[in-house]
Amino acid sequence: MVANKLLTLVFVREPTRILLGLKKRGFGMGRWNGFGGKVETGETIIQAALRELQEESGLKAKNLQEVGLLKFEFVGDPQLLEVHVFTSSEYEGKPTESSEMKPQWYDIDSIPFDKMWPDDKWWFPLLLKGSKFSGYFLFEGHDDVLNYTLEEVDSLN
Ligand SMILES: Nc1ncnc2c1[nH]c(=O)n2[C@H]1C[C@H](O)[C@@H](COP(=O)(O)OP(=O)(O)OP(=O)(O)O)O1
Ligand SMILES: [Mg+2]
Ligand SMILES: [Mg+2]
Repeated sequence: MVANKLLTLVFVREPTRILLGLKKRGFGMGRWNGFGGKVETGETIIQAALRELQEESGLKAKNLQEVGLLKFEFVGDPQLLEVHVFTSSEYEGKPTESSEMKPQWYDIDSIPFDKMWPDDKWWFPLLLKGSKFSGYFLFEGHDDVLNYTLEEVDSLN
């Protein structure tokens, strides 16, 4: 059995806009996404979410809330990615480009789904309306979702 790989994903949002970053390297390169990455040994998931946001965007989240749990499987790969999704409506700092991400605010009516991971278009509406959600997506390669499940949940625990 292979342990799940734990990852974080943070979206800083204001009432009418949300901060996305263009991934400049590695996994998901060329796609707009929230800010996040691998949970390191000895770190809690929340510590990792705060650290990755600061490293990648220069921002310090002030009211991080866990809103989603997404599991990704890739055909031919036994390891499942377990992505813990957070939002923060309060933050300190100014969005700053890093070696990994180029930040840009998007109006919530103009989210560039065609330049994001293909699963995002299904769960983003839940995030934007403030729901909690849990989902599973089976990918073939990085572009095709073969099947998925997604539900709104009362609690993630
Ligand atoms: N399918 C899908 N949709 C939306 N978001 C994601 C996925 N798959 C993903 O992995 N992600 C998210 C989860 C993480 O936020 C990133 C991937 O982590 P990554 O940025 O590669 O990890 P880091 O630790 O920051 O990278 P390095 O510093 O090691 O380069 O995408
Ligand atoms: Mg990252
Ligand atoms: Mg990172």
